[in-house]
Amino acid sequence: MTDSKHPHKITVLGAGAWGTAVAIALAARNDVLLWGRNADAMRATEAARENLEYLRGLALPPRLGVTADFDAALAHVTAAKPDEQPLLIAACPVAGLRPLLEQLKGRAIPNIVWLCKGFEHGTGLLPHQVARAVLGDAVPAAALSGPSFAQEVARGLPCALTVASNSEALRERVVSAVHGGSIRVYSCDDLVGVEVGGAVKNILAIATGVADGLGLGLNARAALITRGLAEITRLGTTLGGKPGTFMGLTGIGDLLLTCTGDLSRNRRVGLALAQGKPLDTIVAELGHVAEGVPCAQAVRELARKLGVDMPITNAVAGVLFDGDNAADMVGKLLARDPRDELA
Ligand SMILES: NC(=O)c1ccc[n+]([C@@H]2O[C@H](COP(=O)([O-])OP(=O)(O)OC[C@H]3O[C@@H](n4cnc5c(N)ncnc54)[C@H](O)[C@@H]3O)[C@@H](O)[C@H]2O)c1
Ligand SMILES: O=P(O)(O)OC[C@H](O)CO
Repeated sequence: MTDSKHPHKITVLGAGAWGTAVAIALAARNDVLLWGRNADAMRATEAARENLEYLRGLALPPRLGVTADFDAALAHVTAAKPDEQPLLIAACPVAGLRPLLEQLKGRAIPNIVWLCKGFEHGTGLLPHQVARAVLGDAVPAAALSGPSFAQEVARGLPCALTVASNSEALRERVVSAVHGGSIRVYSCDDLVGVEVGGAVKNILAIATGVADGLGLGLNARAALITRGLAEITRLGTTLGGKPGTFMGLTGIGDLLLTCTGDLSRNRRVGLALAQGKPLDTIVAELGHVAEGVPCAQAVRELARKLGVDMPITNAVAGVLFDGDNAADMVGKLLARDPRDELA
């Protein structure tokens, strides 16, 4: 059993908005080291005690360590005693997960928990499948997901997350490290369901951003969210996820947040597409990852291969990659043949 009364030794690998926010939140009760790959940026973060590039205006707590030294970051957890309950967290985008895990291969890591949401571009793999491909089954592994904007978590506002893992011991350890204060953590063993919900909601947030940006109204937004949930559920259950997972925090919970919250980078991509901005410009101006963009491509290909009907995803991918007009997107969705709602 893990012991939530004692601090955990935690390393967070990746110092973007989410890695920094999670490190800030966990440092309230744990011994946390935040690693970023850009040495200049980490020096600036240390000097300002604030992540000026990705999470401006939110001070790092005095106890949070910051480094660009990968070996030191790993030693923080690999040299920990068992009662220090070490936890290694990967806070990079999906595209960075494989390269990051390759760096960990062969090292005596205690476990690995990733925070990224998406399917890997090119392979169509979910993060747990990428982790298994690189590290094998010997390292206890988990996904931590759910409705959570970095800015709110870093400010200590309330939030509920879900940890998914096949390892009960790791689920308990993540709960004991993260649950408490303003963060509530649920657990489950449905890695597929949790990861599919977290991935596909980003594509649907782009869709609702387009609809809202075009002024199509609240009815259209509710329809997109609801039919988007149907797409998540169809793909997720085909891949082996449990239907109930899509009704939980990492399904409808994160879908609602990301489709309606203006802090969402994916929703902002949709709003900008509605203004007619080119994708390259939107991505460059955002300055953060918008996972829904590469994910739309990966999910469109996967759904086609599996024979899963995902019209909203296809429409978003058409606007992003095929030059389809954003203004026509919802009209084309409405013009499709009627169908049974539960089919
Ligand atoms: N920001 C949020 O509110 C939030 C909340 C929950 C989940 N997430 C997810 O967390 C992941 C990261 O998002 P973010 O908000 O931190 O993005 P971000 O754009 O703010 O930062 C990305 C960070 O990842 C780093 N990075 C990229 N490739 C890397 C690699 N190979 N190794 C190490 N670091 C690498 C970048 O240098 C940068 O520091 C995404 O999958 C996102 O969907 C984000
Ligand atoms: O800003 P987004 O669109 O990447 O969403 C952030 C989180 O995934 C919301 O849970």
